[in-house]
Order: sequence, then structure tokens, then C-alpha cells
Amino acid sequence: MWAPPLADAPLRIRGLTKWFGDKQALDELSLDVPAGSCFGLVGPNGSGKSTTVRSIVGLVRPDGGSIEVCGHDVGTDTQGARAATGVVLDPLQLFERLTAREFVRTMGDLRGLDDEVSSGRADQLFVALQLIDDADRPISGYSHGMRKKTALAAALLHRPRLLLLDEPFEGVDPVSARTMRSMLDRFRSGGGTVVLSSHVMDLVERLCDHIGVIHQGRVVATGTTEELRRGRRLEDVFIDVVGATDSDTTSLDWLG
Ligand SMILES: Nc1ncnc2c1ncn2[C@@H]1O[C@H](COP(=O)(O)OP(=O)(O)OP(=O)(O)O)[C@@H](O)[C@H]1O
Repeated sequence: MWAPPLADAPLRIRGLTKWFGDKQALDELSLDVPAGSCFGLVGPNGSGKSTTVRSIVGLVRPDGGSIEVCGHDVGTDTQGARAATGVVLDPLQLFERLTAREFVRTMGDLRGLDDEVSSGRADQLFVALQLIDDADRPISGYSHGMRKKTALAAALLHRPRLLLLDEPFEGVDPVSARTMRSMLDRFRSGGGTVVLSSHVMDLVERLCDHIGVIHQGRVVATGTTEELRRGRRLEDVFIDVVGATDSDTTSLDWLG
């Protein structure tokens, strides 16, 4: 689907194509994410969401197309694009033997942050995320939600302009989820943009002001949440857009 260029899009994707062997994961995918938005990326299993996110952060090398992050081409100005981006992947990629404090500071080092700035911000993030009491224990002993919070702290430390979150609230308790939402609001009020991929339609509907629906490696619908919903539930819009029908489960009568 052709997407008109936006004047100030912190994320601009054009004609992104990716094959894994004979499986096409992305099929000329184009997308513009408006500045300051919370953009929900939704789509059925295997539709290409993770491949898109991984292409944006340089973990997947696309076969064609282009990605610009805050004006930096991911293919030719990888460092510039990386500096502007923070990411929480699913599954998470953490160093299990490090403590959260060591991990987040290591990420700060890799981002070229001054030690003092890095440790001051890390402490503030740990306090806000209610992780401070466990920040000196190895990550290998953390619960899933604690790992998510550690990954979020590492993603925010260098104050990126674009934050990519794959299933950010999965496994996170309601109190921490509320804190995370208020952190995202604060991040956006400072000019940051969030792209959030999730299967939880109620959450996307509540948090995101813009949505892109990916199906079979293409963006099949995009717009503001209100434009797409037009008074309906996002879940119903999603099912319509991807043309899903309920699977026949009658052959599973042995389950009953
Ligand atoms: N490393 C890989 N090797 C082979 N095929 C892959 C690889 N990564 C993704 N794919 C395939 O590419 C397609 C898109 O996968 P992707 O993980 O991007 O989907 P997704 O929308 O994130 O799915 P989900 O919602 O289930 O996480 C799928 O058919 C998947 O099997």
C-alpha cells in the first residue's frame, strides 16, 4: 500500500522486502509514523511485525526498500539511526549474568554516555520502575516482568527519539504497567515517538493514537485510531481488515 510522505516522520519505511528462503516475510511494506505519536503495529501471527521491527534496528537485513529513522537511513547511516532509536524486543535480549544495574550501564557505555549521567539516569529509571531493590541481583534470577522493565530502562537511558516496543506490557503487573504508561507519556511530551507492537487490542486501542495493520508482509490499513475504528472495537476492525474467519474446531471433539 502506498503511503504519502509526511513532513516530519521519525520513522519512514518504503517498499521494505524480506525473504527467508522461499518465504516472503515483507512484501513492499511502506509506513510513515507521525512525530510524537504512539503508533500501534498490529497484525496476525506471522504477518511481519517482528521482521519490520528487527529491520528498523538493523538485526534483519532487508532484501529491498529503505528505512529512515529521524532522517538517518538505516542502511547507509546505521550509527545515526541507532543513536536515535531505543528498542525492547520480544523475546528479550539481555545479558543474564549481569545485574540490571550492570546491564543498563553497559548499554549506556555502548551508547557513549558519560558514566555519571548513565548511573544517575539508571537509578531514576529503576526507582520509577520499582526495580531498585533488585537492581544489584543477576538478571538470571528475574521474573519475566522484571526483565521487561530492565529492557525498558536500557532502551530509554540514552533518550532516544524513537522507541520501539514489542509486546511491552506482557508479564508486567498492573502497577508497573501504569508506571510504564506514564513514562511513555512523559517521553512523548518531550518529543519522543513510540511504536508499539502488540496482540492485545484493548491495550492498543487505549494507548495508541495511530495504528498500522500488517497482513502478509504489507500494511493493509493505517490511520488514526479514530479513523480506523469509527466507533467500533479495534478487535472487530482488525478481524475485518485481515479477513479472518473462525477456525473449524469440530474435529477436536475428543478435547471435550
Ligand atoms: N529467522 C527466520 N527464518 C525463517 N523464517 C522467518 C524468520 N523470521 C521470521 N520468519 C517468517 O517470516 C514471517 C513473518 O514473521 P514475523 O516474526 O515477522 O511475524 P510477526 O507478525 O511478528 O508474528 P507474531 O505475531 O507471531 O510474533 C513468518 O512467516 C515467519 O515464519
